[in-house]
Amino acid sequence: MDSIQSIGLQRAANPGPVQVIAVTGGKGGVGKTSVSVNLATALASTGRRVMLLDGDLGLANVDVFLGLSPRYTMAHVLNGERTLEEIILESPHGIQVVPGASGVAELANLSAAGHLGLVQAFSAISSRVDTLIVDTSAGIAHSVVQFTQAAQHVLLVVCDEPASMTDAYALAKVLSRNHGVNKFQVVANMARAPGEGAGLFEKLQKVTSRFLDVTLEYVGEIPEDPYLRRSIREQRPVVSAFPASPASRAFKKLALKADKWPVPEGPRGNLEFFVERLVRRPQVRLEVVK
Ligand SMILES: Nc1ncnc2c1ncn2[C@@H]1O[C@H](COP(=O)(O)OP(=O)(O)OP(=O)(O)O)[C@@H](O)[C@H]1O
Repeated sequence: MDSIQSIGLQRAANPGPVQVIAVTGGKGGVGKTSVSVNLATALASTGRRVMLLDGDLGLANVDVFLGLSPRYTMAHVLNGERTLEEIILESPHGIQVVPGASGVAELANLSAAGHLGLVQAFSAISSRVDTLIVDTSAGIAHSVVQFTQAAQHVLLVVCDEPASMTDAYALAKVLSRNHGVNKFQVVANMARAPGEGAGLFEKLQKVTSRFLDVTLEYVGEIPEDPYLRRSIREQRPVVSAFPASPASRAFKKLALKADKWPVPEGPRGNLEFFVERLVRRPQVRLEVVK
């Protein structure tokens, strides 16, 4: 059986293309940031070089979860004040963090030079990243559409609340019908009993298979865990702060699964193609209100 350490050794010897995972969920407060931060940290402990992009551009809080105080954000990169390299923070938990933007950025309106600059910036850091995780905002903001379209994997976080299920359904509906995103990996968060997540997934699967053209895959459940709440208060990932806690064990299991998700072969797997996909959509504004 794979252990996190043995995978790490294999990885160091064979760097590959970049895996891009967008974490989303529809409803606010279902645990997108908790999942992003802890999946990123658990994947980093497998030896992957993980970058976490705070794509929740309205209420960016990855930095708060990790106890970081960014001076610069993507907004400074987009307006040319800083380079991407300059804004990346190294978290003490082994991940690289790209802080969310503050101010207003319009990716779709980037000049040709700005567009090229952004693609080149991501291209330049491609060689230091194995996995890019994007924590998206709640709802169906334009940026959620952009990030999920550009990513290879869309991780849909749900929990046992009617609004979470209806919002996840609504998000899958809009993304699949209007934006060509029709594959989702579903993780159930805040499960109060073992098996609750599988039950939620079945419900979602039943309704989506009747009305939508989407493929859902169940990738597991994260238990409701007071240690996770405590770790947020302490501004540390639960997988680092309380590695034996139930939530930590579940995040490590999820990381071992995510480690096996396929990455595109050839140049399309490179980070600059992620940015190309991200910025090529005309009409789409990346609104940042913080
Ligand atoms: N597995 C869990 N066990 C216990 N509490 C949890 C768990 N996951 C999330 N929470 C609680 O839910 C709150 C919201 O989580 P989080 O900020 O990760 O959600 P979010 O979907 O990113 O929210 P937003 O939409 O506001 O960005 C956390 O502050 C924490 O208190």
